[in-house]
Parts: sequence; structure tokens; C-alpha cells
Amino acid sequence: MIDIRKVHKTYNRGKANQVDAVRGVDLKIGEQEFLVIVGSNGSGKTTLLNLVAGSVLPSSGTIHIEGNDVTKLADYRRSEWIARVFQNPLSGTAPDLSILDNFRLAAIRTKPKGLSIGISDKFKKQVKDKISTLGMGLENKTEQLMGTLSGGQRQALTLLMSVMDTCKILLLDEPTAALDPRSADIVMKTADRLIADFKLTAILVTHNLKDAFNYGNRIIQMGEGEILNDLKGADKSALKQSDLFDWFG
Ligand SMILES: Nc1ncnc2c1ncn2[C@@H]1O[C@H](COP(=O)(O)OP(=O)(O)OP(=O)(O)O)[C@@H](O)[C@H]1O
Repeated sequence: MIDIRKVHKTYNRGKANQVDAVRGVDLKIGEQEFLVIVGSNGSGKTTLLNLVAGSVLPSSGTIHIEGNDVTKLADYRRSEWIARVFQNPLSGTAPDLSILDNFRLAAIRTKPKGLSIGISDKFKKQVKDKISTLGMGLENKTEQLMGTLSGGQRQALTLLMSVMDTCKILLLDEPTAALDPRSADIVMKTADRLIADFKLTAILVTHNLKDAFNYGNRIIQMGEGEILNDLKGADKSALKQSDLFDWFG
């Protein structure tokens, strides 16, 4: 699904503040794999996620998605495959539009320019049904402006919107870092359910070792731009929470 080959990313090459953020990473992520990335601050996790998203381009190496060479493709040209949820709940939604209008925009994200989707009763019902699965009582507030909701409510809705369209890859960049524990729990459970329901390939960057332990079917640890540990399937399931803490020992 995603094939990262010998990828390096150097920021500020040749300057005093040069940083080798990602150093020769080789990583193949299979279809429907849910990969969790952990690692200490500055270890290159977000850079690796940005390289997959296309918001950062590699200094060398190649990236393929479903066999297509996307190494030099900008992020907006990868949107047919990729949806992304950021740490900041404000970044995924339009605050001055209603919940319903935000969902309408999400539904036409990758459609040809000029195509419009009116808000039919059928569309409204679809959106309400989806929102009711969150168990946050937001299905009766679809006319409310997105900007008036809490961070947790917005983040949960951002997740739902990200799968309104035909994306295959979901990138989650510390999606719960700014949330209280209850909202964080709802957002992670929603992400997990959507990833399974829509058979998505997913990458989660997190500092929360409990989430890293509970979610995903593969985990890698990054350190100084390299992959230090990589456990899949049964090996990930056999991992104990204390082992994970030991990685950071
Ligand atoms: N745009 C940039 N320009 C210059 N240096 C950068 C840039 N983005 C990241 N870096 C540097 O690259 C290194 C890796 O950063 P990155 O954000 O990928 O790490 P991270 O593991 O996600 O860190 P954190 O856990 O703190 O979010 C760091 O030394 C960082 O300062």
C-alpha cells in the first residue's frame, strides 16, 4: 500500500542549523495495516508522516502509494488516497460553517471542481446517522456552527468527515494531544472503529503509550530519524505495556 524506500529528509542542508530528521527509512505498510509510531521528541515521527502526506518532500529516496510513485507529488495531489487529522482540533474544520455544511464540503473534497452536492433530506439523514454513532448527542445540533463546539467534539467530527470521501489512508498526528481524557477516549475509539469499518490503512503518531499499546496492529519506535523497533501482528499483541515503557528507558 505505502512503500517508503531509503528515504532521507534533511532540513536546512548546508546551514549551521542542518537537521537530518529522517535517515534512510525503509518501511512497507500493507493494506489495512494500522501502524502506530512512537518515539521521543524530535525523533522524526511527524516528518515521516508529512513525507507520506506530501506536505514535506524527501531529500532522497522514493515513496510509492498503491504502486504509484508519489515521491514528488504535493499533498493536495495525494488527497485521492489520504485524509489527515491533526493535533489541533481547529485545523480540520471550517469554524464559520454549520456542522452540516462542513460535512457537505468534506463529501466533495476530491470531486472535480464545479461539482456541488446540495443538502438533500437524504444527505441530512446520512450525516445525522453517522454523527449519532459518536454518542455525543451532536446529531440534533447539525445546524450549529462548528466553531462553537468543544475541541473533542470537533476532533470526533473531523474524523467522521475524513471518511465521508473515498480515502484509503488515514493519517492521525497526535489527534488526542489537546483533549481531555474522556474526549480523547471517544476520538480514539471512533478512529479505531472507522479504520476497521472502512478497511483503511492508518498511521497514528502518538506520545500516549497507553493508546500505542491498545490500538493498531503494528508499532514502530523512531529514534534520531531511524526505526529502532518494529513489531507486527502477533508480536505487537504479545507486547506488554511495560515493554513499551522500557523502550523509552
Ligand atoms: N520545518 C522544519 N525545519 C527545520 N527543522 C525541522 C522542521 N521540522 C522538523 N524539524 C526538526 O527535525 C527533527 C525531527 O522533528 P519531528 O517534528 O519530525 O520529530 P517528532 O518525533 O515528530 O517530534 P515531537 O514528538 O516533538 O513532535 C527535529 O530536530 C526538528 O527540530
